[in-house]
Amino acid sequence: MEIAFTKMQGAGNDFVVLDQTADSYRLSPEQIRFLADRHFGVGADQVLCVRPAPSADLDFEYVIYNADGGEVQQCGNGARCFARFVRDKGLSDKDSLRVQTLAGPIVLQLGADGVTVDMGRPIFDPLQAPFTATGLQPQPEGTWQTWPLTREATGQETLLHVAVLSMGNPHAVLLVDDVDTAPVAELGPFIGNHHRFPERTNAGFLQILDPHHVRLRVYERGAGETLACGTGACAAVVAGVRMGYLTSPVQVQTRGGELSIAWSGLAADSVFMTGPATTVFEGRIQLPKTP
Ligand SMILES: N[C@H](CCC[C@H](N)C(=O)O)C(=O)O
Repeated sequence: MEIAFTKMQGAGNDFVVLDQTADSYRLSPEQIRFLADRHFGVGADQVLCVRPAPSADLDFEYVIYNADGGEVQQCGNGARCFARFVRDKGLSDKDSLRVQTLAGPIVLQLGADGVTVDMGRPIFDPLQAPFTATGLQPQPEGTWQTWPLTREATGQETLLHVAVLSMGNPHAVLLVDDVDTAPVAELGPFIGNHHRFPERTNAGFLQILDPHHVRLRVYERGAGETLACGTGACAAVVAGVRMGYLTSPVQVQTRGGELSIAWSGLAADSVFMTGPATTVFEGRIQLPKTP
């Protein structure tokens, strides 16, 4: 089967975007992995599908697959590209779009300085991350807390203290002195695949510069380290605000660009993310038959 696709990126987090509003085709995990493959396919961190709204109070359905082929709840950088794609393809002329994700509805606002996404409320109950805290005591970190993950390496036992929260998808946030020297390649998979995260997790490495500016690297679940992670930026800022170290709005410097995150500090309030969304190229590709 040959399909049309659009290659997009938001702060360097890159996507294959598929218009499935008029097509009922669905892709297997193998076909998703093929599309995301940077040698044999198009290459992307995630594959995003634009589908018709499932109900009258929504504009579209927004379906997200990681490069490993797994469907996931949320993708913030992808949401901005979704809004740009829908406008550029003439699928809607609305400036504000309400789209359904696995994590629930989110609102996308097209503006002059990029796209702003209402990412919904942060979720602090570890069980809902999900994170199994059984037998663990949270440790105080500023005005909030972190959870100690034990790591045994070269016969030595060390503790990694991570903040745990959900933006619809799971996040662990580790405070570091310098993101450039943080051992992301080593600790990212350790945290991301830790047994206390039964659905795995995204692992953020957060360097605080001042109350309104941070640097962040994220080792993403199902994709590895990406140049930016939208939900990761939201989770890192929310953790920093709860710890009392950050004050909204916060500029998040990632390896792929800058994201602006705003959150009142109230658990009932949404997190808002603003950033770029760019179309790189369009194409058509022959998909391998699903085995
Ligand atoms: N890897 C994430 C999904 C994509 C998140 C990221 N690309 C973003 O912009 O939020 C997960 O498995 O939960």
